[in-house]
Amino acid sequence: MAPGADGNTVYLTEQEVQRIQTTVKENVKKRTELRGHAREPRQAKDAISQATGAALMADMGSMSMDQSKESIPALAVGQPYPPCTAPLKELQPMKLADLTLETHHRGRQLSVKRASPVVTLASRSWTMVQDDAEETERLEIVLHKTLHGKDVLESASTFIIKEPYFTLTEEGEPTLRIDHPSDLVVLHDAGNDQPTLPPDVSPDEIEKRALAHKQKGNTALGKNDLPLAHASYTAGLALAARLPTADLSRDLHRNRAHVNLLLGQFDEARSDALAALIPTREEGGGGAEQQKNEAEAANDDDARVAELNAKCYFRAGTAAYSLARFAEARDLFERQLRLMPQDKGAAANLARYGALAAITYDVRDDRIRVAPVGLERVVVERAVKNPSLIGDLMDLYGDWDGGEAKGVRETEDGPVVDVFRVHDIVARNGFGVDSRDGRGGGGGPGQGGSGGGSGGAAGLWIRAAYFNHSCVPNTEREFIGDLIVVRALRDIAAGEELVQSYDVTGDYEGRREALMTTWGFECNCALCEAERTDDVAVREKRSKLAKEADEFLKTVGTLASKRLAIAKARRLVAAIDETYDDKKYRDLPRLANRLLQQWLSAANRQL
Ligand SMILES: C[S@@+](CC[C@H](N)C(=O)[O-])C[C@H]1O[C@@H](n2cnc3c(N)ncnc32)[C@H](O)[C@@H]1O
Repeated sequence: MAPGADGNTVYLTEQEVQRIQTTVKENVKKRTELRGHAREPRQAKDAISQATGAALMADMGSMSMDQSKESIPALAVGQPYPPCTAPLKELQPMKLADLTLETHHRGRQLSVKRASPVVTLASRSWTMVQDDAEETERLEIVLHKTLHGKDVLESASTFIIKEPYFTLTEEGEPTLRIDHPSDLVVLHDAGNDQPTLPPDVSPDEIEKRALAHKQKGNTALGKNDLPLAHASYTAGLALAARLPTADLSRDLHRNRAHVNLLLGQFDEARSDALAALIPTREEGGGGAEQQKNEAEAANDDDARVAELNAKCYFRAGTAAYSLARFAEARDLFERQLRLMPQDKGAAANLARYGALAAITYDVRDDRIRVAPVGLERVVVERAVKNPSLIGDLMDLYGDWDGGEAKGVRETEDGPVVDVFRVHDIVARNGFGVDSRDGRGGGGGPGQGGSGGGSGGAAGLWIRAAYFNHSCVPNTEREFIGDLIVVRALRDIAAGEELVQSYDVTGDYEGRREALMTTWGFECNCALCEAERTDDVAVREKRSKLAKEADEFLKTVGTLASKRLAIAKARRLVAAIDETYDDKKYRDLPRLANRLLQQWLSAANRQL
């Protein structure tokens, strides 16, 4: 749809920008005009063969396409609407024939069955669905379309759409559209896992059946069918809860904790691992006493118990770490190590961030940006799977405040994550990661680090997101794996605000533009104030020299003589220095010289 991207650079010509803007604007106009119009019935046969053909094309495309060359998708953003916050039982059923165009059917629900193969594209999936009156319609999920690595539309054949949104695709075709994952209730084909035993069945029989579920779970885990393993252990747990002893329950919790870690469901992994702990001596003692008893139990050759509890602490610790509860994770890993001192497996768990980027056109401010939609997907999926994270995530600053759904974190049907708010939060709080030197680049979430080399990786760190920007920062961030380490750049007085630089572009105009486009504000720090009040001619001269410096740094590797290169760099540094008034810039950084100075000191060291 749109041209290619390579690392941090997106190749868009003026015409391509125009085309994206015009297409989106025309689509918005058409949708507004059609609002409230009745839906036109579809011919089932034609609709299904259209989807079948498109699915085949998409499959062939994904087989033959070199991923790095795949053109990056273009998405329209900036027209947010809140997710459904009513439970299913409060929604009135409706039929496909009742749909009207460009309408959120608030207070309604729609049950449908999949009637065609699923067309899976990079940023959306769609299929044809039918209701029980055999009407056919198109159903599309935008962006947040996978769960546990599977396409949601492919994972089942029956769905309930909460408060259906009937609109047009970006190409102008009518469609049911899902943006918020919680607006689509997926009805997994009923397995035989639901334990429906009569109340008077014997404990032996219950145990036999619970063990069968455990076995089924273990087999599924062996085949890496994680959802089935999870469902089997859950079914086993429901039965084991009716047994007089807790041993089998603990085994099932311990196994399910492992599966939950693999599924990224850290809330449940943590509670499972803690529920699986085998009490030692002082039951439920906790604290130092319990630790001592546990250590003694290990010495009292109850090695098996120690080993199992160490496993639980490791699993609970890994879950806590993944939920960024670092103090708790340390405590749990320490408990693990006390039980199994030889086990050095209490390792860090690196989060990996999806690198998929999209070109977005935001109708609110008429701007084209590169959005890290892979990161948005990871954030949404992590929040859906771990509701304890939703509160801190949604408290972050973002332009869209959530409208009517503001503050709603879940309904009785499950967690609610407003994907439009996540988009805006990621846009204003995510950072590019420069994996090359571990340093956080100045880039916003759409870019990698300032120096490139990040391949466009970006992350969202909830605490670090509270740093405001200054071009004269008093701290800087570095990355160690998935941890951000913040270092003071100078002495900082008590009560002084900690600030970081989001953008280190040397050229004042370039920096101003970048801060406005990516972060939406104008910087008023002392450096911006000084540069803004410089004579226009001086600013232009500095900007020209800064561009020359950029060119020099790009080509310096190809120069034959290092001494000549150093001489040229020194001349450029001196010329740029002359554009700064010594008195005015006495305590301010000379950003236009920053990279050149860095290169010079490295080059001098190597001489
Ligand atoms: C990563 S957040 C920083 C924390 C945010 N101020 C908050 O209250 O949560 C980035 C947003 O903070 C605001 N911001 C950061 N630095 C600023 C500055 N120097 N001047 C004005 N607004 C700034 C902008 O709205 C920007 O999009």
